[in-house]
Amino acid sequence: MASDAAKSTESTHRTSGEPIITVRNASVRFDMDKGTSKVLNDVSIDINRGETLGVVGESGSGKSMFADALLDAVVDPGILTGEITYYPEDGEPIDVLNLRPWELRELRWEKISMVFQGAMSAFNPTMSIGEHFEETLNAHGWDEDEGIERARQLFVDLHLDPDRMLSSFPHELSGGQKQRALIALSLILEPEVLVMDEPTAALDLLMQRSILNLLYDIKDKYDLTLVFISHDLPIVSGFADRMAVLYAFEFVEVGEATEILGNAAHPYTRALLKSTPNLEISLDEMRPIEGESPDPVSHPAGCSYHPRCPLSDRRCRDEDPRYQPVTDDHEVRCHYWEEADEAVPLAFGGEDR
Ligand SMILES: Nc1ncnc2c1ncn2[C@@H]1O[C@H](COP(=O)(O)OP(=O)(O)OP(=O)(O)O)[C@@H](O)[C@H]1O
Repeated sequence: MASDAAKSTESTHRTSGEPIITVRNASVRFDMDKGTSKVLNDVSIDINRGETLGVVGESGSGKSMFADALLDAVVDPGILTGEITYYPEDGEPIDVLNLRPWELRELRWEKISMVFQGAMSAFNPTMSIGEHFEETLNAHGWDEDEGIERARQLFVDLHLDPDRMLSSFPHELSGGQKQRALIALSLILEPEVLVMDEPTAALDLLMQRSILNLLYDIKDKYDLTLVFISHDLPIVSGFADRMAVLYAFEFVEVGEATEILGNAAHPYTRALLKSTPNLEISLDEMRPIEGESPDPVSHPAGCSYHPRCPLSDRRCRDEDPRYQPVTDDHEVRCHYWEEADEAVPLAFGGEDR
């Protein structure tokens, strides 16, 4: 649609960094009997080499679709359109959505690796952890001995005992150990980008934090760019460089993590900060976001957040807001973002902290 294309070209969230992946006008739709379900709506963003990008939003906002899109891994019958370009450290840019099947398979493990949502149960219960590593190395034609040495080092870096891990079966490991084993497996073919879709959601808060801290520690050693997908804004913003907030399948706010945590400009982002349980906010201060997120088959006209927004008026109902700069590296799609701090005050973080 011409109007969609015009809208998304308003901003690609460029920053001063060097992009490793660029996403332009990425959309995912499912053609269903009740109509077309648009579950990623014309999303554009640059992901910079070496950064940690956090992508956050409520359940069903399109986070997994965004992660899948980066690897052209949207499941059938989903239709992914747009342009996704990967810029290897050495070599020509790669047009991700136009690769042959074998090129895509190589890209997925050796360039951009992904820990999928719910992947902890993806370990084959009849195979030891070591056999999972061997299988992956062999499938990609990598030297097994060298690969297992690399796995051992990864285990050490992730605070795990290599001998025990390699010989264990999945059921012998705790959730946190399994999760770290999965991260090690996803790094075994030396990818440049690691995409993690809710990798710690099944773990308790303290375990989530300790795994995030470990990832933070190994990121530089392995020259990684991290894309971290989560519903938990406070936990991600504590460790990401930049955050992109998804609402109703579109980015509504993108900016440096400190800005998003301390100076959130979108009423939705602010509501999300108040609604997520975390260690700094008491249960009394938590407020669920009222109302429902939009049905992907019938997006509301105007701003997609207007039915739930305390600031909305006729303009919000009629006119889809454009991106507006809050600072050089912080953009928001809201007509009334300058009033958001009063309309949705934060009891923690931000200006009140
Ligand atoms: N196979 C499918 N067919 C049709 N719609 C789908 C399909 N898979 C997902 N969707 C829809 O796409 C939308 C976005 O889903 P997605 O999994 O990206 O959300 P999410 O933000 O990752 O949510 P969660 O945090 O619950 O995983 C949802 O409305 C979902 O119902």
